[in-house]
Amino acid sequence: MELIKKYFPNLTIEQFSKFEKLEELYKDWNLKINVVSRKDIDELYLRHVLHSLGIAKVQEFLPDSKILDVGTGGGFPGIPLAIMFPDSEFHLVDSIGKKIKVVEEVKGGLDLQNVKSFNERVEDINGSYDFIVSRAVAVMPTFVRWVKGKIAKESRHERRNGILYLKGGDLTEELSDYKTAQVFDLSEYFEEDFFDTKKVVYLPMKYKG
Ligand SMILES: C[S@@+](CC[C@H](N)C(=O)[O-])C[C@H]1O[C@@H](n2cnc3c(N)ncnc32)[C@H](O)[C@@H]1O
Repeated sequence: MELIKKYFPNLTIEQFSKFEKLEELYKDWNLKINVVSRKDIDELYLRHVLHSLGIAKVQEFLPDSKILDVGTGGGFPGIPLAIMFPDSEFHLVDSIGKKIKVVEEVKGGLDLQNVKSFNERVEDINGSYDFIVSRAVAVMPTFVRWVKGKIAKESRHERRNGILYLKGGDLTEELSDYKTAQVFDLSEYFEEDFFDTKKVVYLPMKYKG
């Protein structure tokens, strides 16, 4: 929790209390359904919460924007981002029902009214989103094929919309076909060693205007 305060000192009391409660909820749920590995649950704030919030350092979501988290698993990066941006609407999708059950429980426990969850494959989701966020789900070509029809045709975010993907390691080959991709090193925002190789890939998508 200190980590969240360190990098996001200006949150409201309500946001801090939601981030605080989140640990308790995930620890409880992890005893019933293993959504986060044992090692990771001890480092929940570093490996899951702060990592998810790396996207918030790269892109601020404006009020009324719509964000889709693809393959959210237990709710990452969608849940931390929904706490961070309470005026944006987050749709969290995963094809595994028990993961969505955990997301629903955490959503209820934190009273996150800006979150909706869907137990579906992303290919079956119809919707139009300002940004698609994700972590650890598919290689870029597959991912782009799944989501490219779901990006809003008009941008609310100063000509920015598209994919924001948390990735790690050397992305040169994976991104070689995506000339417009921008890679942001999370080590520029967070000093912990965990972030040394972590990145946010922003892939802009076409929009009008
Ligand atoms: C490695 S987990 C990552 C979970 C979460 N994003 C995280 O970083 O903690 C990948 C998740 O993607 C989901 N997934 C894979 N393909 C999917 C698809 N086509 N539609 C929806 N969910 C999918 C899986 O069910 C799994 O929960």
